[in-house]
Amino acid sequence: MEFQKTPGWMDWYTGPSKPKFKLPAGAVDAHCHVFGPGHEFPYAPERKYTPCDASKAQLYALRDHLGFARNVVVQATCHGADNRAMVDALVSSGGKARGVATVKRSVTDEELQAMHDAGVRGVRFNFVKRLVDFTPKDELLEIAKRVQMYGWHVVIYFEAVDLPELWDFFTALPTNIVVDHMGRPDVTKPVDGPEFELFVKFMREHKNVWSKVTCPERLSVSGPKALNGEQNAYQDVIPFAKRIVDEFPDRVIWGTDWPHPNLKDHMPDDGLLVDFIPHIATTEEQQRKLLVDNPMRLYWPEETF
Ligand SMILES: O=C(O)/C=C(\C=C(/O)C(=O)O)C(=O)O
Repeated sequence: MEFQKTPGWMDWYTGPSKPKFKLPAGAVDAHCHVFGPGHEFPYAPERKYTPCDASKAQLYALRDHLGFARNVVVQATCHGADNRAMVDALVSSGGKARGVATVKRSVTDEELQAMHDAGVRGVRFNFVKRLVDFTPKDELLEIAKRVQMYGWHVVIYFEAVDLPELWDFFTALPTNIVVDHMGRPDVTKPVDGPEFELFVKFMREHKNVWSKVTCPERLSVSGPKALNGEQNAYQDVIPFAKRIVDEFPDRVIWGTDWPHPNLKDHMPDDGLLVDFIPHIATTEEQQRKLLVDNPMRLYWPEETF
């Protein structure tokens, strides 16, 4: 079955540079996806976009090129609740990949157990309206209570403006919570302004809340260009991500977000994204926690002590 990419789709960057920043041994790319390939793993009928294919082999080649040791493969919305492509990537990784699935309340205990056996360790609740249709909160809470039995956590993806309305639901979740991309702050607003202060309050008051300090390429208005040494790539995102790393060094993780769905104005060189890390995690200890200790505790707890 042939799938036509969404008009204007930007394919992932084919010639990533070697990062200048040397990742610590055992580093985990804790947020990435696989897309299809569509002829083997068809895209979901309910999807809001149709991507290019982006295979497990290409993901793992990028892992090795950048210097990561492991991946956390997050179910992409273009596959809906059909987790086969993501699970196939986990099973093919030789134990080097864990996953985050999307499930409906109709998922059976046998299906959850099979996903757990394959390496799934979380479910994703997506509230970004351009990506998914609404799911009733009672269904999501029921799913969270069921997956708690497997020790899984809940990954949440939302827009910062929606946090006030979602606050009560999020703070009632019984599991660990991992926030995608810091809850997508508007980086044109002050880092100590009311919008981001609410997100910091969310993490400060709820010790079960973690954040991915990821996707400067999605959040930045200043863009990818470092202007004659006076400005770093994605300069305007640095204060937000650095604040979260500085205040919550034990509850942050990082990922490439390869193959970068739905970007409109540029496609980042993944090697340069890795070089962004030392600007937000400025000490070796912060870098080790962000890239190794924290993702290992969350996704490979049996290997940590
Ligand atoms: O890849 C991301 O984390 C961000 C996006 C897409 C998805 O997460 C997805 O489709 O599952 C987005 O902002 O479009």
